[in-house]
Amino acid sequence: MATTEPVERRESGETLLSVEGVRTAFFTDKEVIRAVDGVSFDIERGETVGIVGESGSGKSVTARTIMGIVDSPGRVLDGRIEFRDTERVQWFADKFSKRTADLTAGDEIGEDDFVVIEAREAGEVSAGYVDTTSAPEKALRKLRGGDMAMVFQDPLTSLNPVYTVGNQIKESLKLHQGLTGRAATEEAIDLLEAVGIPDAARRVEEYPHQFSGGMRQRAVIAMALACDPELLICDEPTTALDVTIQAQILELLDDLQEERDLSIMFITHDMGVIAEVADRVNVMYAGEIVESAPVEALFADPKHPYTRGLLESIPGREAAGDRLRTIEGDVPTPNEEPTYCRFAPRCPEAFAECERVHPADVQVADTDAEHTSACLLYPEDRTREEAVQLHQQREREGDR
Ligand SMILES: Nc1ncnc2c1ncn2[C@@H]1O[C@H](COP(=O)(O)OP(=O)(O)OP(=O)(O)O)[C@@H](O)[C@H]1O
Ligand code: NI
Repeated sequence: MATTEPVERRESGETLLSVEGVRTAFFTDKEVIRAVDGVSFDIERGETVGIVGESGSGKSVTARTIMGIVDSPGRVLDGRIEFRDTERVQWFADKFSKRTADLTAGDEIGEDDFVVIEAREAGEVSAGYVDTTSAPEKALRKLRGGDMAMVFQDPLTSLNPVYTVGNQIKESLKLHQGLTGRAATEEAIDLLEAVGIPDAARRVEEYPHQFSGGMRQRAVIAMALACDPELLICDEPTTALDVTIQAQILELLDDLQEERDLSIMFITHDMGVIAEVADRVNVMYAGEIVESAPVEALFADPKHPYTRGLLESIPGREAAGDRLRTIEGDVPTPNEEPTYCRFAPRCPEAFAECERVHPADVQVADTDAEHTSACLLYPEDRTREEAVQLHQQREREGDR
C-alpha cells in the first residue's frame, strides 16, 4: 500500500475550514497535558488533508476540537476554527443575530460573536465564517449533524447494536434532511448502495452484528453521508480492517469525495495510507505540526527529521542495504510549555540549540510557500546561526 505515485491535487482554492493557533489541554490531577499545542492548517473544498503522526501526537484531539466534542477534563484554551460555508454563515447570522459581526456594516468582532460576515455580493453573504471555538453548543450540534461528520476507527462506536442499520440511517435522515417513512427507507437503501453494500434492500433491515467489519465501516460512512456533510473527518477509519478491505474503503472515500465535493480530514499513523489518500499532509508530533506540504513534496523531499523517520519505517522505502528502521523512543507527553524542540531527544540531527529554542513554523526554502517545517535546520538556504536567529525572532513575535 506504500505507493508514492503522484496524487492528482483536487484543491479548489476555496477554504472550507481554517484552523488557527488552536490549543487544547487536559487538566488532570497530576499535570496539564497540552495535547494540541498551537496547531494551524487549512482544508480546502474538495481536498483531502492528511494528519499523520505516531500514537499520542494529538491527531484525535485535533479532530475532536474541530468537532467541538472535547471531553472533560479537556478544554480548548486558545485559537480559532473558522468554518467557511457561506450558506451556513447566512443561516446562523439569521438565527443568532445578536452574536453576529457584520464587517460589511462596519461592526467590529466582539468577544461573543461567533458568526462573522466579511463580504457581500448583491446583498448575499459571499465571504464569512462560523467560529466553532466560540459557538454555543446549540450551534455546534447543528454543525456536527449537518456540515461535519466523523468516522471513527471502530465502527461500533457509531452504531447502536439494538437498532437495525437502516433505522439508524433513517434517524439521521429524519434529523438532518427531514425525510421520513418510505422516502427515508428508499434514501437509506440508496446510501447503502452508494457505499458499496450489496443487496442493500435486504441488508437495510439487518443489525450491526450481522455485518462484517468492512461492511460496518461502510454503514458508518453511509450514516455520515445521511447528513450531507461538507467536511468528513476520518479518524483511522481503516486501521482495524485487513489490507484488502482497507484499500476498498479508501477507494470508496475517494469516489464519494468526487461525487459529493467533500472535504476530508484523514487521520492515520500510516504513511502508506497517507500517500494513497491525501492531497496535503500535516505531520504531527507531541501536539504540534512539525511539517506541512503537498503530498508529492512530502514524499519526494521530506524535511523534518521526524517525517524522514516516519518514511523510513515504511517497508520498501528504507535506504539500500538498510533494515527497516523505526524511530527509537516514544512521543513524550506534552506537559510543559515548549521552550525547546519536543523531538530533539529522539532526533538524529539535533544540535545544542534544539534543546533551548522552540522552532517556529518556517518555509523550508524561500521559494516554496507550500512547504513548511518547524525545525531549526530550516530555511535551508541560511547558515545555522541565521536560521536559529530567525526562529528565535519568530517565536518572540508569537508567530507560530
Ligand atoms: N481524555 C483525556 N484525558 C487526558 N489525556 C488525554 C485524553 N485524551 C487524550 N489525551 C492525551 O492527549 C494526547 C494526544 O492524544 P490523541 O488521542 O490526540 O493522540 P493520537 O495522535 O490520536 O494517538 P493515536 O494514534 O493513539 O490515536 C496524549 O498524550 C493523550 O494521552
Ligand atoms: Ni487517535
